[in-house]
Amino acid sequence: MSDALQSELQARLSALVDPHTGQPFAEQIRLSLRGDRAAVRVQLSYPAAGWHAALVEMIEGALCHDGQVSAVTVEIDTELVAHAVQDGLSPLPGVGNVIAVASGKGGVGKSTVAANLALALQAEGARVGVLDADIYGPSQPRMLGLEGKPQTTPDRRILPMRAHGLQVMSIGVLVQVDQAMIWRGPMATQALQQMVSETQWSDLDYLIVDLPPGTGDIQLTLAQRIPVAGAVTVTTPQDVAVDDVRRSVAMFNKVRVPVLGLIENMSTHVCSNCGHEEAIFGRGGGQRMAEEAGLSLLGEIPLDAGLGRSTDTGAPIVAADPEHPVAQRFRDIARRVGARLSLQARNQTIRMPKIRIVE
Ligand SMILES: Nc1ncnc2c1ncn2[C@@H]1O[C@H](COP(=O)(O)OP(=O)(O)OP(=O)(O)O)[C@@H](O)[C@H]1O
Repeated sequence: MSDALQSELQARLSALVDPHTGQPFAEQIRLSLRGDRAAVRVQLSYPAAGWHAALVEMIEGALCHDGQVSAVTVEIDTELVAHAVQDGLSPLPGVGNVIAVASGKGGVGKSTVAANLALALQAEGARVGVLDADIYGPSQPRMLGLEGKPQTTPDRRILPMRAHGLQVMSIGVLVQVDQAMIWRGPMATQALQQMVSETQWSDLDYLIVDLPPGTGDIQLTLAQRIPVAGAVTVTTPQDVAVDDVRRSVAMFNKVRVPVLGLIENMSTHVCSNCGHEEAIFGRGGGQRMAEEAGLSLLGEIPLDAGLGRSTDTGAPIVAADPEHPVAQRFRDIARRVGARLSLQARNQTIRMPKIRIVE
């Protein structure tokens, strides 16, 4: 086979667009030709186990459609690295990347999204933890079905609890929630910071932090003091919500944390009887809101009774019913979150072990 064919096919592959980053694969994809047989190697920097089969099909489609190549083998390497955090902060030991899940106001489903996003990143192949910092309404113990109290090490560090394969810590298992509710800002932030610094995470690629809703002093202080690689903001479709989104983005901009994008929750309504999905607030609102706030839309989650029920009873839908369409939407969002984060600057100070998934 000629060099010209090798170059032509390599150019075709390099021009393929990764739907999760929105960018061409470029140098992340390498082709070697032997006769009319192609061996392709792809380097991904976010977890995407649920998408590998589709990626292989995409590559085969690009190479085989005109009969110049008879067989293709594809090898997919995944390397998850740590990304930069705010100036002056050191990364949390045992954690590659902290991703904060925020919302401009309460009740939009931030905790539901945080729990399912964590499980979805895990299902895509990453090692994941959840830190529930929502001091005024810690929902992760209920959502992830935590029972009992965490253990401590002889040097008084707190060991995360385990739920559905995740490492989890919640302010709800450390302090009495009714007491915490009346704490003033500085006490609340001190307790949260103590939980962050004293928990002994082990080998995590991502730690999802469920922040308290809103954009007040506590949220700002946490966004300033927890070493965060990226944030996602959760909203509902009503027109008035765009101001909440803007406030949330402004808060992260102030502390120089990149906002990876927007997740629209309850975007449509799925009928529990017939499964019909209706856009009760109209279509395209999430996309418009994301554009108005200068963000990418990471995905839309419908209002679905099954999602609410499963999450409220300790078995979030991504773990309990992985084939459910809503679970699949969370998987897609998780890949986008990982992909958007992979475009951010790297943190050169920590080395993470390389994960290698070969197809
Ligand atoms: N897409 C959805 N479909 C059905 N129920 C949902 C959905 N999202 C959230 N819920 C339900 O709405 C309620 C509130 O959700 P959640 O606790 O996640 O909100 P929140 O934004 O974290 O609230 P806050 O931070 O104010 O405590 C929960 O009972 C949850 O199960």
